[in-house]
Amino acid sequence: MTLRGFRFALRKNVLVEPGFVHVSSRYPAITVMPVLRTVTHKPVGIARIVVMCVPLLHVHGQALGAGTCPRDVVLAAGYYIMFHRPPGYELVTLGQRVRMLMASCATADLLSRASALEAVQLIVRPGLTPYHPGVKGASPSRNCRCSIVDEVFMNCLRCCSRSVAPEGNNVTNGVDALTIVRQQLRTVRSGEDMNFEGKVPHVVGVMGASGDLAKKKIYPTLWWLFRDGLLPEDTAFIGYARSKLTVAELRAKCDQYMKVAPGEEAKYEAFWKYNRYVAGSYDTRRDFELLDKAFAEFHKGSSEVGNRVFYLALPPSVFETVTAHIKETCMAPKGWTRIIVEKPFGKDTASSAKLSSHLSSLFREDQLYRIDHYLGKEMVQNLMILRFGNSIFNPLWNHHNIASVLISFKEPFGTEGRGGYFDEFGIVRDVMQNHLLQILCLVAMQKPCSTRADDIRDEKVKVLKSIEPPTLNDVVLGQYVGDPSGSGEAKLGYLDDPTVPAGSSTPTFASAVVHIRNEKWEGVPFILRCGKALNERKAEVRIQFKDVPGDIFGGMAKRNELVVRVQPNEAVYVKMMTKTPGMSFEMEETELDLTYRARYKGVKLPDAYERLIVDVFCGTQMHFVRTDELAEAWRIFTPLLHEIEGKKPTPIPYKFGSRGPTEADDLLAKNNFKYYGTYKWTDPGK
Ligand SMILES: NC(=O)C1=CN([C@@H]2O[C@H](COP(=O)(O)OP(=O)(O)OC[C@H]3O[C@@H](n4cnc5c(N)ncnc54)[C@H](OP(=O)(O)O)[C@@H]3O)[C@@H](O)[C@H]2O)C=CC1
Ligand SMILES: O=C1O[C@H](COP(=O)(O)O)[C@@H](O)[C@H](O)[C@H]1O
Repeated sequence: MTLRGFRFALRKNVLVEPGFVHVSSRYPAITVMPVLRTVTHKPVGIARIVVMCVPLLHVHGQALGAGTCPRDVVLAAGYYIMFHRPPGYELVTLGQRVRMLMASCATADLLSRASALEAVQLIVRPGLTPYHPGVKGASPSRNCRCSIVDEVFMNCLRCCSRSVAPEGNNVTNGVDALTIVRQQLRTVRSGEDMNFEGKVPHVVGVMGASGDLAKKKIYPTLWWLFRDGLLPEDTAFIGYARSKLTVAELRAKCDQYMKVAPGEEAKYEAFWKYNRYVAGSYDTRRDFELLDKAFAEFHKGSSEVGNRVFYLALPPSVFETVTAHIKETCMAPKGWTRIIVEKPFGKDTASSAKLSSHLSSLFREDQLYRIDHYLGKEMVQNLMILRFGNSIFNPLWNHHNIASVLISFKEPFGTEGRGGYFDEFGIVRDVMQNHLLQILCLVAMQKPCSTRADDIRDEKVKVLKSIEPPTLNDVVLGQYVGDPSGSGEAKLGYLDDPTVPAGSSTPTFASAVVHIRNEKWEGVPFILRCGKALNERKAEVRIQFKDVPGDIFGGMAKRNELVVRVQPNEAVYVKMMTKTPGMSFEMEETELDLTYRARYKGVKLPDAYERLIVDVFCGTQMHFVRTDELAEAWRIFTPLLHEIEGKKPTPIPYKFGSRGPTEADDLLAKNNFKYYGTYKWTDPGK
């Protein structure tokens, strides 16, 4: 159960008392079924708690982790503890210690093996008997010893440790684990803001199916979710676009991006069997009626009950007309309809407000899922856990201790033929106003009162409202030029891209300083920096702490830095000073290092889109952008964007493959970010 669920449950007048235990012989799992009673001891149902030894690797664990899992799940380090309950009932405490365990791990959703075992021992109190439903003569009874459960659980742990080989490719166990997870996905409803209707037919409409985004991102993601059984049982897909394509032609466009592994061919065939394609224009009602018919075909035989997801992978020019037609002709008659909207969500305050008011005239907020795919990234989601699931950071997280915050996005390639789109938007709209600002919100917001989507988004909005719009004086803008000594694409500058208008002054690099005018952050510069055609691919957050006050080391101590590397090679590390080992009393820089590939060997982290699409099916909006959030984001950047467009400042040229304009380093230095250039990292894995 997640912390949010647990806290919620504690407020309800329902008690839990030990029930019966089922030790699965087939899977490494223990099921405990405590009886739920009201405070007057009237039984109200039976909860089900499953402790499964599931190697994360095999279940693509993160896709099912907190926030995205449609059930009450505490994700242990390699184990799931699942709390099931009858619809409408809340599960309450299983004892103070279990509650503490849950609370300590809840937002992090990480339990150590020891604490998973402890939780089980506490849940399965002495006096319970293992119970095998379906076995003749077996019945719930209260007279047995807990040690049997301990023993089985220990065996599960052993079995699990064996199955998580360093490379983690034990397929047999993985398949079993996935089977379990799939079964759970299809049967459980959660009373909070998640709800996975595993048995109801669902149809995903990919609007703009012939396009680039569809073939590179949407169809591959749908296939991976289908392959792993993470979609409702009866899910079909309809592509819609103007081009007259057959499903076979659509498939041919997507094939190279689908990453079909050997052995998955039959499943891949099956995936395409669930696909249809409807060609139609974006502004003709009749075509949308035909699309609606295609949807209805999939709902036949289920009393026409069926849910619909529309993924709008479309150019902004047709957005309004398509959504209006969806609303008029294609809404699910019995079931929900959800609309996934891809950026750009407008170009400035006015255009975004127009789009938002158009959308909200058609759909409720809970039907709208605005994707910012950075919110689906592992380390971006981890920001909440790092901050609020640890007591060490929170007291330091303010202007008393933090000198500056640097949030960076770097890409080692240029516009690659997307110059037409890019030139209209520029790097500020493409990356800074959305991805970097979303990260900033998660770094700077106050603790939300729960992990419910709207509690989090309320806090994000508060941060945004406290940000003063930057002006040109707070910004360094750059544009890449070819590097004559580089090779291939690196020889070419932005203006050499044939899709870019001649003489364009659109920035491909921007560094901007923003200030959050609230009590927590007064005086702390937040520097947002992003660029294309740079020296590396990297997205990271760098929290730089202030110099040690009352220095006794003659200025030798360098500032501490907490670095959260979003990509590549996810890591969290704290740069700190230590005594140089040996006789001397010198000091040197070192780090506390959590490198994911070392700590979570072989764990496959799901793609951001996978997580987010599962979220849409579950109806959780935690990782999606709310209308007011978007309006605030535009309020912050619109004045700057208009100033750039009005004054057309010449961007500073920087070489393809460089770190960007050196003026950006000067901006950092001016804003209380110290770079020493002395830190040396030794990769322990090498
Ligand atoms: N767990 C792990 O995998 C760990 C890896 N490391 C690695 O060690 C290396 C060094 O760590 P890091 O924390 O980056 O150490 P540093 O503090 O030395 O920072 C190095 C980075 O500073 C930036 N920089 C260079 N010149 C300037 C300047 N004049 N002003 C401001 N910034 C400048 C560059 O990044 P930019 O171009 O972005 O500005 C450079 O990559 C990195 O490659 C890091 O990934 C370190 C610890 C743990
Ligand atoms: O939204 C965008 O993001 C990508 C970078 O995404 P990543 O997941 O590969 O980091 C960027 O290339 C693109 O320009 C931008 O529109």
